[in-house]
Amino acid sequence: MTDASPPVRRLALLGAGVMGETVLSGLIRAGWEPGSVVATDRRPERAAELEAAYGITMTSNVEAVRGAETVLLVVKPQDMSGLLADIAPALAPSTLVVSMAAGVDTETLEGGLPSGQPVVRVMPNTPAQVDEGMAAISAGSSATTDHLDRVRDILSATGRVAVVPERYLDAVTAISGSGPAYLFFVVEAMIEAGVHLGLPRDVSTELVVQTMLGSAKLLRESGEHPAILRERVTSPGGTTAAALRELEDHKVRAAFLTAMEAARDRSQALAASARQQRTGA
Ligand SMILES: NC(=O)C1=CN([C@@H]2O[C@H](COP(=O)(O)OP(=O)(O)OC[C@H]3O[C@@H](n4cnc5c(N)ncnc54)[C@H](OP(=O)(O)O)[C@@H]3O)[C@@H](O)[C@H]2O)C=CC1
Ligand SMILES: O=C(O)[C@@H]1CCC=N1
Repeated sequence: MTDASPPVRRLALLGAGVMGETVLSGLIRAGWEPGSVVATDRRPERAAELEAAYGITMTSNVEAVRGAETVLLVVKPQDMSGLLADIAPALAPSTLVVSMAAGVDTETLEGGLPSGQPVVRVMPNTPAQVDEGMAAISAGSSATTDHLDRVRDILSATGRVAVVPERYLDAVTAISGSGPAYLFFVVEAMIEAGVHLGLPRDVSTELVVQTMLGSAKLLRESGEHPAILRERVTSPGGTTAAALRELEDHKVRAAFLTAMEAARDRSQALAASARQQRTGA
């Protein structure tokens, strides 16, 4: 007798854009069989590109979630309610639904899914592309510690994972979710400054990128407070003190605070509009 039931797909990844491909490529690097992952995207040319790059099957959202142990939602917050409506009827009750969307809270996700569906919300970041990601995860009302462990296993292939209360996730989004963009912005500004000071662009780029990498490594490996490490660079009456004074005069520290408040507020606004989309209010 042949077994006509479909093979168990361990993971269905819906929305294979920047963050979706980041997770997908990490799983393949970590040794996941391409046959254990299916993915979807709206654009056929994008689907063909990912099929060729990773040897996975690209399919429709409804097909992808059938038989999946875990469904990973990696679409923009604005696309979430439509996606939930599409997949809800095809989900098995035991399937774990994991969302990476900024702002969309577990209550809203659960509201768009069958009652009792386990849900975990994640805020990842793009350094997962080089296995140095930072992700924070929070359980929805029906998710167990086993579900959290499963998500931790998936994400720890590409970096660190912290379990946090969901009320922290808007702040997490502002700090580590969006964080790589602020650091790239600083790097960009320093490279331009080097060019302004007369350095060839390639030399300036190498100096800045290695300084960023070395400083991050020093912070991690020394375990010292950043203020201590900064003081060690700052000779009395020297060059660093002259530069830091300009940064303080230009209120760069205060600008970081207001920038991250703005990111937190935006995450909360996305949450409100996702709630509104769901309830139609
Ligand atoms: N980029 C980042 O650094 C981070 C992103 N996130 C979160 O990840 C999510 C995705 O972001 P990101 O990858 O940057 O965005 P992208 O736009 O790059 O990726 C989203 C992908 O999903 C596709 N898509 C949209 N709707 C559907 C659907 N119904 N079915 C299948 N595919 C669909 C989009 O197609 P199309 O191009 O046609 O719209 C697009 O390819 C967001 O919710 C974001 O908040 C979280 C942390 C960090
Ligand atoms: O900018 C955004 O909305 C997403 C969430 C965190 C990083 N990128």
